[in-house]
Amino acid sequence: MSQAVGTTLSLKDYLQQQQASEQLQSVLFSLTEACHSIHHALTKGALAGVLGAAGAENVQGEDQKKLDVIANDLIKDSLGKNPSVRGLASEEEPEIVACQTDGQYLVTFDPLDGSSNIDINSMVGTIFSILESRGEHAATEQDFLQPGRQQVAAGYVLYGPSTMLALSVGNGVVMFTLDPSNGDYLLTNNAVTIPEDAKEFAINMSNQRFWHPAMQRYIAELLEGAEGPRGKDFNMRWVAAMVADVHRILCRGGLFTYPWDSRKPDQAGKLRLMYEANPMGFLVEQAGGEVWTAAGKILDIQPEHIHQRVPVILGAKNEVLRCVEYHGNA
Ligand SMILES: O=P(O)(O)OC[C@H]1O[C@](O)(COP(=O)(O)O)[C@@H](O)[C@@H]1O
Ligand SMILES: [Mg+2]
Ligand SMILES: [Mg+2]
Repeated sequence: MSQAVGTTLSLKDYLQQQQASEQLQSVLFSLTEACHSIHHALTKGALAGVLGAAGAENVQGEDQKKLDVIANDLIKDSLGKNPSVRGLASEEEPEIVACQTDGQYLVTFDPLDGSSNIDINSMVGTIFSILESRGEHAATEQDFLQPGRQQVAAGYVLYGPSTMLALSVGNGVVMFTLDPSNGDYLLTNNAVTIPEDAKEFAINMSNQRFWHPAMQRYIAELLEGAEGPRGKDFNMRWVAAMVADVHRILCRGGLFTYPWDSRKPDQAGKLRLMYEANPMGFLVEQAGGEVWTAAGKILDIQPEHIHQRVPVILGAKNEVLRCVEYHGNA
């Protein structure tokens, strides 16, 4: 649950309080400045001619929206100019992009998450993860292949009725609200925690027939509500933007899953390990939640390639562990 605070503590003040290095601060400012520009592009929408398809596919065979490309370019340009950035990897880029050979940080990002929501004027976001890079050499893909537990910071910017930044530098989770008039991010929630129990879940129910039997059983029991084995009613939500579904869980608890399904049996899951599952996993664990694939903890996965996909079960501890237990792995 998030705790609202009436404060004018800026992102800069917060990072100084946290004793974040100057370099890490500058990487976060590059990201959040780009997100301020994305906020403006989204706000103008059709008036700026930014809606609709870009007419191309990304490396994962998904149709790109114009705003996927615009958001990617804004973040890439901003990080590319930063002397502390060794390299970046984006959901929308086929390969990693090497930046400064002596930069200290690697950044992975999903420039626009939930992009199918763009054309219905609904919530989208930017998700990012920051890793350290040692030595002095041009960034390679191998440098990025670090388990999520090694992230030094992760977060997202949610473009909703207000634009909000959720951030962890490894010491809990906090939220800031963007003042669009000047680009300041001001602290508005200073202690985000996810309760261990839940009465709300998020899953795309239309895929039910393709799920593993253990997931079928877990969700069926939730749907039986007070009359079933769980003895209580559960509510369901699905925004179709992970960033918004996870934001809700950080604000009021619950479970989120995009599980493995048999539509593409060789594909581990839909969501991307390095651009979605790891950064969101870092936030959720920092807020006291659990983050699993059903077979193990996501933050312990040794990535094999930057565009790797994973099944995701995250949120309220007791719900996630019960779901994993049904898969025989808790
Ligand atoms: O449309 P579906 O199958 O429910 O998938 C929704 C999921 O896909 C995603 O939109 C994937 O993200 P992108 O928009 O970055 O490709 C998640 O944010 C969301 O949880
Ligand atoms: Mg995404
Ligand atoms: Mg995306």
